[in-house]
This record gives sequence, structure tokens and C-alpha cells, in this order.
Amino acid sequence: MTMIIDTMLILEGDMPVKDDIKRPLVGVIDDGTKTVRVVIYEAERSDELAAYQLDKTEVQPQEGWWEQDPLEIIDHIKICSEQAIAQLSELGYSKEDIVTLGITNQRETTIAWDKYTGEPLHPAIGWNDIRTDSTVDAILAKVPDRNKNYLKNISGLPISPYFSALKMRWLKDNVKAVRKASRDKRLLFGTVDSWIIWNLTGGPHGGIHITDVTNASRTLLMNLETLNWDPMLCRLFGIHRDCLPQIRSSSEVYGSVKDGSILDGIRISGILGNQQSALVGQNCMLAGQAKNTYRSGCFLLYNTGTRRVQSTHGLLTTVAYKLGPNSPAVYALEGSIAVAGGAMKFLRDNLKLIKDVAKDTEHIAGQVFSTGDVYFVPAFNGLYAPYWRKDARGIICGLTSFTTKNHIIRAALEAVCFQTRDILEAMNKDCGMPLSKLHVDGKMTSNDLLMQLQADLVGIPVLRAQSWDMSALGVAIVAGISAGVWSSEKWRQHATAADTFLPTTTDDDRDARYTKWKMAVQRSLGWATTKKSITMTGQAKRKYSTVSHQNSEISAEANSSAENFADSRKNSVVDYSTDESRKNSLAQLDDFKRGSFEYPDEGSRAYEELLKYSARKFSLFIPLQSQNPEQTILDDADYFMAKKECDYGMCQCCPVEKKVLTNWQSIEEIIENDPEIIFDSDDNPIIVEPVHSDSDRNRRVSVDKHPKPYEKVSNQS
Ligand SMILES: Nc1ncnc2c1ncn2[C@@H]1O[C@H](COP(=O)(O)OP(=O)(O)O)[C@@H](O)[C@H]1O
Ligand SMILES: O=P(O)(O)OC[C@H](O)CO
Repeated sequence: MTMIIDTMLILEGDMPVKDDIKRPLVGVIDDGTKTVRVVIYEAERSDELAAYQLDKTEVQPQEGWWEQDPLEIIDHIKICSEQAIAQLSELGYSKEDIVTLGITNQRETTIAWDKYTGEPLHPAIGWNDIRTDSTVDAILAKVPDRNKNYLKNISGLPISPYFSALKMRWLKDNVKAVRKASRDKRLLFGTVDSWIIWNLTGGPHGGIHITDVTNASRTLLMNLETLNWDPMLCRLFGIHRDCLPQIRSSSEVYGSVKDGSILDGIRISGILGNQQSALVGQNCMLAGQAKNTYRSGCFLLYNTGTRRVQSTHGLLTTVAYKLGPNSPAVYALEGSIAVAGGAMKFLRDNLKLIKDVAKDTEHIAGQVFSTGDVYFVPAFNGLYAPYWRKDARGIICGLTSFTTKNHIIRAALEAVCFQTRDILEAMNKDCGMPLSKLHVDGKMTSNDLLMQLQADLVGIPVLRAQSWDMSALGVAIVAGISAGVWSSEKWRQHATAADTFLPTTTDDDRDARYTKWKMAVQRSLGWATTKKSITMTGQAKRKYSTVSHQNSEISAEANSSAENFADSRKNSVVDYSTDESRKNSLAQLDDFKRGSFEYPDEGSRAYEELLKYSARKFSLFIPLQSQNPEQTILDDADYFMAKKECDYGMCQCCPVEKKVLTNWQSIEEIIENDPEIIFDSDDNPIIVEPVHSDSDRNRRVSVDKHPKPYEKVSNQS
């Protein structure tokens, strides 16, 4: 084959460029949950010219906690950039051909750092981290009816551990260095896009502290209408605006790289959260178009144009993109699924059922024709949309003596498809119009079996994108548009799906299977009990009683005996590590008429032993106030679930208005009347409460009123 070379374009020593036309290049930094990638595109082209990626170190210091090293992200970016740029020379390009950079990133993951030293003050708290369970409860306690949707009208989001405001609050409450930096006015907060851009543009030496509307819309601090930090939300979560980045559009020139790295001098002109970026990459830029990205999690975004649709079925309202400072924001409804590909890694790493995620899931699950009625709900960190149940936990149900690992692996794949159907059902209800086809992307979509199952279980064609990585492409387009090298119109012609999977099932089959899935979901709800979160969050010393189901009254006399018993044991070292000693300790408790039990001092060996073994072995721990002499474990779970339904506004019994209404006046009141904990110069907590005069007590606080003066009430060391 003869290759025609355009000598005008080729410098001595260079290899020919693709199509013999040398185009400007657009670089993308894509920080995902598990990997950092640098991709380089030719402008107006969806093919990757060069790419390099590195895996990140996953740190799970406790159950449910997911941390990342912010400095590793920056180091990986440097290495990936060097490696990707090195590939360019073989293609007749050089670094100088990169005219601009776009940044796309895992959303919600939160970093706190010192603006003068650039040091991270804590590892990044991952989007899927649920350490903030108790922070959520504390915030819910402040809002009427503990309604998790109370802030949805302003922010588009429910109050959930998923979003950054909760992570920021946790950092301020739990990390001394963060509190100190806040007091010294050195604290900067940001999602990963902000951290990366601040570092690229100079860090402590003039780095710019910015984010874009898509990332900001995932913090629970941005007002969806003003597209700015909402003063009420900032006060409710106790986050000072000075710590937060400036919110910019998704497509404009923000500045240039000034970090001495290989990228130095290149301008940055696009930022998009990775799911919004995939929406653009999939060319779903008209209202009514939707895409689903299957990676560790799975995220279905439905473009609603410039209209902000308020979901009443558990979806989020989020900013899809804003293509320039003067362009209008385009919004989307989002269904977020916490665990999709993550379940495959669980099968590989935890259950050891497979060795290679990509090969084995498709091959092994394909050896059976169905799951044999097995359902797998991978609610490892609770369930996101449309349920928003942080108390859900993973289950595999329907096991029989015929079940094999093939059925379980197939059930894990189907779980991704059923969760997608959950989202589509909610979207149909919110938008009133069923989706006619589903555009898909993400690494998992290379699994043909999964794609066919998806079409079969949702009953609409599934259109797989040409490349799995639409997230990187999306931000390349918006960065290219603002740099004047990419026209979205021209690019649209390239945006065709590679494969289509058509449904092969009947409506009845599909619906019967889906009904069973919902039964499985029901069974996963309410599983995480208070006992569990105590173990996970390290909250200490609460009074619990071990409950025997035949046991009835706890008289005042019994209580006082139990207290004496508890007092006498509080500081003694108890060994709970053997069955015998646990049995003895329980027998002793029984001797004291199964009364209240005081936890030993936190940090003592007895305490550690108790946490270690009680979670697994003790019959049941529930708070004293909730005792019900008649109850069985199942009754207790039912009670717990019914209560949560109401708390979370998911029940049928509460009126709809109650679930979505946000009353500005009462938010103001909540903030005004909420005692706040601040810290003195020695880092001792001081509780301050608003000063109330008698005449204040019955008066509603008006919206535009300045905060009341605070009075120091007590010192707690
Ligand atoms: N062929 C496949 N079949 C099923 N699951 C897959 C396949 N390929 C990748 N996965 C899963 O998809 C996810 C891919 O995620 P990836 O895009 O690498 O990272 P991120 O965590 O940054 O989203 C992983 O959790 C992996 O288990
Ligand atoms: O990196 P991913 O694909 O896991 O994306 C995570 C999402 O942005 C979380 O909202």
C-alpha cells in the first residue's frame, strides 16, 4: 500500500499525521474514582490520538470509608501527561500542538487543603464514602419532619452522604488541622477539579481556585437558579464562602498551566463533572436525550434543556453544562447508581468467584440461561436513586441447592440492568414520556451479555457508543469550543453509535422479573442498624440494652441495679474474644435482669473487644427508648423500615407537599435557632446558642434579617 504524504505538513524526522492533515490537539485530564487518564484528541475528532492511564491507590481505612491521596492524583497527572505526550512524536505531533486542556473528574469527592502550603489537610473523601451517615442525621435533625428532600428545591439534591457539603462538614467536625486552617483563614475546599486546577495553575503561588457549575451542582451548596453558592445552605452546613472556589461556566478560558510540568503554558478551557461530560460526549445535547454510563457506579442523565425539572420520584436535578459565561445553563435529571462495575470487583476481590472482570463475567454468566431466580442487590453503601436509603445493605436472595456461581455472577450483571430500570421508571414518571432508546458508554459496556440483558430488561434499544470513554471526549469538545478549535456542529456528524442491542423479551416476562427485583430491594432496606454505624463511625458510649425477646419489663429497680453493674465494670478489662467469655458476660447481664449496659471507656481494651465481637455475636442491640417487649427481630426491622419511610419522605402516608416543600423562612429559623459548636484558640469546643429575648420567642425570624448575636454558653473540654 502506498501512503501519500503531504510534505508541506511534515517536518524532517516526523512521522505522517493521520489523514495527512495536521489539526490542533486538545488534551484531557480525566480523574476517575479508580484511575487517572490523560487523553489527547485531534480537534473535531472523536478518536483518541494518544492516551495513558494509571490506577489509583484505593484506601478503605474502615468499613464504608473510601479515601484517595490528593498528591497521588497530581503525581499521576504528571506521569500520564508525559507518557501521552511521548506518544505524540511517533504520530508527527508535539506538545506545542496541544492548544488547550479540559478537565473532567469524579464528582462530589472532596479535598481540604492549606492555601499557603498546598498541603492536603486530610485524604480526599470519596463520593461513595458513607462516614457522614451521622452528619446526615445531625443535619436531618435540624429540618422539619427530618425530610431528606427539604433542600431539593434549592439544590436539586437530597440530604445524603453522597454530596460534598456533608463531607466538608465532617472534615470540619472531625479533623483538627481543618478546623485550625479554617480559623487561620488558610482553608480551601474543593471537588477534584478545583484541586487539580489550583495545582496546575501555580498552587500556593497564584493558583486559581475555581470549579464549574456541573461540579458545584453536586455539593449541596449551590443554588440551581442563581448558579452561585447559596448563603442559606452555606450557613446550614457551616461552610464559609471564602473556603469555596469561584463557580465558572463549563467552557471558557480560565488560565494557563504554571506548574513547571510538561503541560506548562497550555491554557485550560473546559471543566465538566465526568457524567455530564459523557452526556456531551454522547451528543445528547437536546432536551429529551439521555445516556447511561457504566463504570464503578452507573449514572443515567436525561437532558431537560434550560428547564429545571423537580423530580418527585427520587431523581436529582443537576446542571448538565453551561457553554460559556453568557450562555444559559442546561439542566438534567440524574439517576445515580452507587454500585455497578463495583459489584464485579466485589465478585473478584471479596468472593473470589472470578479472576478477570472483563473476560470472566461475560463468559461464566453466559454459561447459564437465567439467574435461576437469584437476585443480587449490591447496596454495599446504601442505595442511591431512586431510593436514597443509606440504611440499605447488599443481599443475594433466592439461593437454592442448585445455585452456582454462574447464577450469582449473572445476577450481579442483571442488578445493573434492574437498577437502570428503576431510574427509567422514575424518569418516565417525572417527565411523563418514556425514553425510546438508551445511549450507553463506560468500560462495562464492552460486555455484550450485559448490553443484551439491559435491552431485555428495559425493553428499549440500547445503543453502544463507538468508544467506551465518552467522559474524556465530552470535555475535549467543550474545551475545544471555547478555544475556537472544535465546532460542536461539525462534530455531531461523527457521533454515531457503534452497536445496537434490541430487546428479545415480552413485556410480561420483563415485568414479572422486575417485580421480583423490587421484592429483593425491599429486603435490603433497613439493614444497617444503629449498632453497625456505631462500629463504623466510632461514636462512643451510648446506652444500649441487649434485648431478649421473652424479656419484658425493666423496672426502675432493675435499671438502678444495671447501672451499678455497669459502673462496676466500666473500666475493667473484659475479654470478649472467646465464645465462652462472651457467653459468661451475657449470662452476667441476664443475672442483672437484662438491664442497661454502659459501654466501657473508648480506647480501653474492653471497648475495642466489645466493638470487635459484639457486632457479630450479640443477639441484638437497640436504643433503650425503642424497647418493645413483644418484638421479634423481624418486628423490629419492620418498625425500623416503616419509620425510615416516613423520615425519608418515601411513604404513602405523608402528603406530597410535605416531601418537597422548602420554606425559606423556616430554613432561616433553623439556622438562627440552632446551637453551633465553635472552637477556641486551643481547639476546645465552645457551644454557642442564640440569645433570645422574651419577645423573640414567639416571633418568626424574617428572611432578610441579620444573624442574632451569639452568646457563649459553656465551655466543654
Ligand atoms: N467487560 C466487563 N464486564 C463487566 N464489568 C466490567 C467490564 N469491564 C470493566 N468492568 C467494571 O467496570 C468498572 C470500570 O470502571 P473504570 O471505568 O475503570 O473506573 P472508574 O472506577 O474510574 O469508573 C470496574 O468496576 C470493572 O469492574
Ligand atoms: O469515576 P467514576 O466513573 O466512578 O464517576 C463517579 C461519579 O462522578 C460520582 O458521582
